[in-house]
Amino acid sequence: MNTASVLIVDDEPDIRALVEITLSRMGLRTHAAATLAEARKCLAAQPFDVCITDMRLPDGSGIALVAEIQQRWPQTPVAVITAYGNAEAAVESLKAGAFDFVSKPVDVSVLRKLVDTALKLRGSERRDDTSTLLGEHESIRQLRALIQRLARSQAPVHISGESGTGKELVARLIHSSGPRASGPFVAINCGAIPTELMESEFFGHLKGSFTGAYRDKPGLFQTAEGGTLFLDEVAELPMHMQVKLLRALQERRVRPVGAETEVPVNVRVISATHRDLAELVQRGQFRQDLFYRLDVITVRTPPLRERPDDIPLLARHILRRIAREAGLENVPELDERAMSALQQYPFPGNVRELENILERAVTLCDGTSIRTADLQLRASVATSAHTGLEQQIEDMERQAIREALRKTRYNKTRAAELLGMSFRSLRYRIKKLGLDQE
Ligand SMILES: Nc1ncnc2c1ncn2[C@@H]1O[C@H](COP(=O)(O)OP(=O)(O)OP(=O)(O)O)[C@@H](O)[C@H]1O
Repeated sequence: MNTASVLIVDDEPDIRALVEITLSRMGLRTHAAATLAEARKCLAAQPFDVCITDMRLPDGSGIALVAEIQQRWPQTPVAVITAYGNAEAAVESLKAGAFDFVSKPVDVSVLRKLVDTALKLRGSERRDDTSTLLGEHESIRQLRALIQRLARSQAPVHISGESGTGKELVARLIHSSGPRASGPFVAINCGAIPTELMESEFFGHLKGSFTGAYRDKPGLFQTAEGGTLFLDEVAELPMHMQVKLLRALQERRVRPVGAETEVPVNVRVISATHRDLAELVQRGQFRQDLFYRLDVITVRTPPLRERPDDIPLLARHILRRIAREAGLENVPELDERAMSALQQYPFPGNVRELENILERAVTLCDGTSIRTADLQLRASVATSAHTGLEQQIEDMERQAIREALRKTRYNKTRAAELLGMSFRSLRYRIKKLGLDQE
C-alpha cells in the first residue's frame, strides 16, 4: 500500500504542528492548510485519504468543508476538531457527514485511532452484506443505501422500530460493512441486566471491588474495543447508568468499578429501542443530553405490515433456511391461500413472528405444501378488519383509559370526566378493549 496522505486544516499553528508530528510518526504524508481557501487548493491539486479540519477557520466553517468534500470527493473521510466540551459542534459535524470528531485539547492516542480507522476505509474491499436485509419495498431499499453510507462514518446511530423489524440486523450490517468489520460486534440488551450489576457489566471491575468480584473483569466497552457496541432497548437504562454512559461517550474513557484511573476506549455505539425515545425525554424518563448524543442519526426499521408485498420474498427465503437447517430434502411451499392470509396478517411481532409462524408451519404441514391452517394465525387478529392504523388507535385509547383510571384510583365516574366522555361510553370502551380483564 502506498503511503497515505492526510490534509490538516487548522489556523492554529500549535495544533497543526501537533497533528502533523503525530501523523508523520505513523508514516503518513501530511499537508497543512490554514484556511478554507488553502484547503480547497490542496484538494484540487491531489487526492487525500483523510482530511482533518478545525471547526472554526478564518474564512468559514469546517462544516462547509465537510459538506464540500462529501460532495466532490466522497471517498475522503473528514474528521473535525471541535472546541472542548462543545457537544453541539461535534453532533452537527457528524450530521453533516463528518466521519468522526476529536475534541481539543487533542488527545494523541484518540487521534491515532481515528486516523487508523479512517484509513481502513481506503480502497479496502468492503463486504456488501446489506443484501441480507431482504425486501424490495422503497423503505427497505433506502435502508440498504443508508446502511452503506452510515458504515463509512463513526457517528452514533439510533435505530427505532417495532420489535422484530430487524434493528439488530441493521446494526450488524452497519458494523460489518464498515472499517470496524474486523473488530468485535458486542450486542447487549439493556433491559436484561440487573441494575446493581450494570456499571460493572458496562465498564468492568477490579478484583475485590465488591463482594463476588473474584477477579478482574473487562466490561462491554473494553470487549467491544475497536468494534461496535450495540445497546438494544436503551430506553431501559436506569437514570444513574444514563449519566455514566453519557460520560463514557463524551470522554471516550471508562473507569472500571474499583479502579482509580480511566482507560481510553475506541468503540462505536449503535443504540435501539422499540419505544419513542423523544417522547420519553419529554416525560423526563430519559436524559435529554444522552438522547442528543445517541440519536445523532436516526434510522427507522419499518413494520412488516407496511410492506406486505415483501412477505412472499421473505417467506420463501425463511423457508429455504428452515429446510436447510432441518436437513429437509424438500423446501415446503405456501399454497396460494396461505400466502394471501399471511399478506393480510398484521404481524405485531414483524419478521421474527413470520419466522416463528413458518417454523411451526413446517412442522405441522404435510411436507410439501403449507396450508392456511398450518399457519395457526391468531384468529382474532387475522380475521378482524383491523388495519395497522386502527390497531394503533386502539392502543392509544387503551393507554389513555388506563392512565385516567390510575390517576383517579379506578373511580370510573371521575376517569370519564377526565377523558371528556360519558360514564356509559367509558364503560363500553373498557369492555370492548378488554381492559376489564386486566
Ligand atoms: N429485512 C429483513 N430481511 C431478512 N431478515 C430479517 C429482516 N428483518 C428482520 N429479519 C430477521 O428477523 C429476525 C428479528 O430481527 P432482529 O433481531 O434484528 O429484530 P429487532 O428489531 O432487533 O428485534 P427486537 O426489538 O425484538 O430485539 C432476525 O432473525 C432477522 O434476521
